[in-house]
Parts: sequence; structure tokens; C-alpha cells
Amino acid sequence: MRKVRLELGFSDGESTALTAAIPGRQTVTKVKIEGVDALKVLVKKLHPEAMIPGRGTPLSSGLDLHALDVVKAENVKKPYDTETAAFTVRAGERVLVRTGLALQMEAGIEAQVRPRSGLALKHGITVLNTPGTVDADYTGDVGIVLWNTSREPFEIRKGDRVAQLVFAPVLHNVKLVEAAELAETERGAGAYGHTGTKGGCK
Ligand SMILES: O=c1ccn([C@H]2C[C@H](O)[C@@H](COP(=O)(O)OP(=O)(O)OP(=O)(O)O)O2)c(=O)[nH]1
Repeated sequence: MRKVRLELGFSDGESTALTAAIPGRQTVTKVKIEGVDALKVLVKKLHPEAMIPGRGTPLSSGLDLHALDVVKAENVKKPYDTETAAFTVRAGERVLVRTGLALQMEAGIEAQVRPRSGLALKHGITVLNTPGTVDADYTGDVGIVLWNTSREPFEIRKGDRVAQLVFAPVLHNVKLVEAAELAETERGAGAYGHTGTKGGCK
């Protein structure tokens, strides 16, 4: 008989350890967790035509974000333009795609705005500041800084899924402590190609 130990850490810093006996030389191949609620993130429509994002498949990391309108940088504060059905992003141009949605997240969660790979590969459409950071305490429109890297204009219709939103854990309680010296490491100050590109790592 062998024992395995599982430790659960909670958001308030508490933790609990569970110990279970497993017979003989068997290994644990599956851990099933029940009774754990999904993390809830509030979403508010800032315009009735805004669309709530969803996952393509249950285990998709991202929820696809739908375009409500498209504005240039100087017009981000303007009211939504829901009269225009299709917006053209010129070759090389960057725009803000507004979703008409606002979020409210608990401390410890951030949302990241990321490109969709199909649009990137087929049309050269990416998110310029990827991953865009949506702070837990930001309650304005979730925007997508979209960049048409191609030589062709790209059309965005209202409702198109042009980027994806990934929720991720983030540490807020990190304190920078000034130090005169840092401990020695194998890498030291080596960076920007320090380990090369050929062959395997040692
Ligand atoms: O792709 C993005 C990036 C940012 N934001 C919103 C949410 C985020 O919380 C806020 C500020 O983003 P960030 O900190 O990246 O921008 P900044 O240029 O540093 O502005 P600020 O001074 O407002 O923090 O803008 C988006 O909606 N989409």
C-alpha cells in the first residue's frame, strides 16, 4: 500500500492536504474534482446588439469575441456605430474593434485578448498588443487592437468573431524588494539568443 498526497491551495492563502492510500505499485492516472464551482466573471452588454462570447468546443482556451463596431484610435470614446454593417481595415492599418461588452472579474483573474490563428494565417490579421491585458477592475468596453499586416483590405462585419478572450490567473500581491546583489544563476545575464538555435538543449 502506498500513499498519495494532494494539496489544495485556496485564494485566501489557506491550504488543505488530502492523503489517500493506493494499492500496490499502481499509479494515479486520473484526478476527478467534484463540487467545485466555475469561476464567475460578470459580463454586461454596453449595447443591446453586443454578443456574449462563447467557446467553440468545451475545452477551447478562448472565448471568441464578436465585433460590434470598428473605430480609429482617436474615436475610442465615440458612441457605438451600429448602423454600419461592414467595416474595412486597410492594408497595414490598425483599428480598435469594440465588443460592446464590459467584464468584472475577481482579484486574481485577468483576461487576455489574443488573435485567432485562422485569421492570422489566411488574412494576416492579428492583435497588435497580443495578449491584450484586461485588468480585473476595468469595467469599460473590451476592445481588440486589430492589425491588418497583409497587403489586402480586410472586411469586418458586425458580429464577426475576430479575436479570442482567455482568462488567466494573475498575481497581484507581488512586492518588489530592492536588492544590491542577485544570486548567481546558470543563465546570468545571457539573453536574446544566448542558448542558440541549433541542436538540443543540454
Ligand atoms: O487589448 C486590450 C487591452 C486593454 N484593454 C483595456 C482593459 C485594460 O484594463 C485597459 C488598460 O490596458 P493597458 O494597461 O494595457 O493599457 P495602458 O496603455 O497601459 O493604459 P492605462 O494607462 O489605462 O493602464 O484597457 C482592452 O480592452 N483591450
